Amino acid sequence: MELILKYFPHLTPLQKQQFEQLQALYEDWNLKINVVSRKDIDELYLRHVLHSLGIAKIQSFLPGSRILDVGTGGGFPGIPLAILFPDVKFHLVDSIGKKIKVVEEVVAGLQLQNVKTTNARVETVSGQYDFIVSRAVAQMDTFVHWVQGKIAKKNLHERRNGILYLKGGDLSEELKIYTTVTVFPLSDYFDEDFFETKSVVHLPLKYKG
Ligand SMILES: C[S@@+](CC[C@H](N)C(=O)[O-])C[C@H]1O[C@@H](n2cnc3c(N)ncnc32)[C@H](O)[C@@H]1O
Repeated sequence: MELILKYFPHLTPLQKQQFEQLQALYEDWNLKINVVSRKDIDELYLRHVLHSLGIAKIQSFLPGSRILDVGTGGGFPGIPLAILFPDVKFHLVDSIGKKIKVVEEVVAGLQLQNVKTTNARVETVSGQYDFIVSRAVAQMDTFVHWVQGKIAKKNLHERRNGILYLKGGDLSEELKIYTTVTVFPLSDYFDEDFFETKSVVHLPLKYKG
């Protein structure tokens, strides 16, 4: 938890409490339905919570904006972001029902009012969003294919609407076809070794009505 406060020192008492609750909620739910590996449970705040919040270092979401988390799994990056941005509407989608069940239990445990969940493949989900966030779900070309048509027409933020994807490793091959992509290394924001090879990738996407 100190790790979160080190990089996000201005949390409200409610946010601090919600971030603190995550450890017990995930430990408890992970015993019933395994969604996070044992190693990752021991390093939940580094590998899941702080990593998810890396997106917030790149983009602060404005109140009223709408964010889709594709393939949220146990709720990453969507849940930590929903705690940090209580006035932003988050839609967390996963095709595996037991993962969404854990997400729903964590959302209920935290009493988060700004999170909607759906158990479905994202290709079947309709709606329009300012940004689409994700981690460890698909290669960029497949992902773009899935989410085209889900981008809102109006840009509320200075940064153009589109994808904010948490990626690791060498991305040059995967991203070479995208001329408008920007890669933000998380090592510019976080000191821990874990972030040495991690980035947030922003890919603006056009509205397709
Ligand atoms: C490796 S897990 C990553 C989970 C989470 N984003 C994280 O980083 O901890 C990939 C998740 O994507 C989901 N997924 C894969 N393809 C999907 C699709 N087309 N629509 C919705 N969810 C999908 C899987 O069910 C799985 O839970």
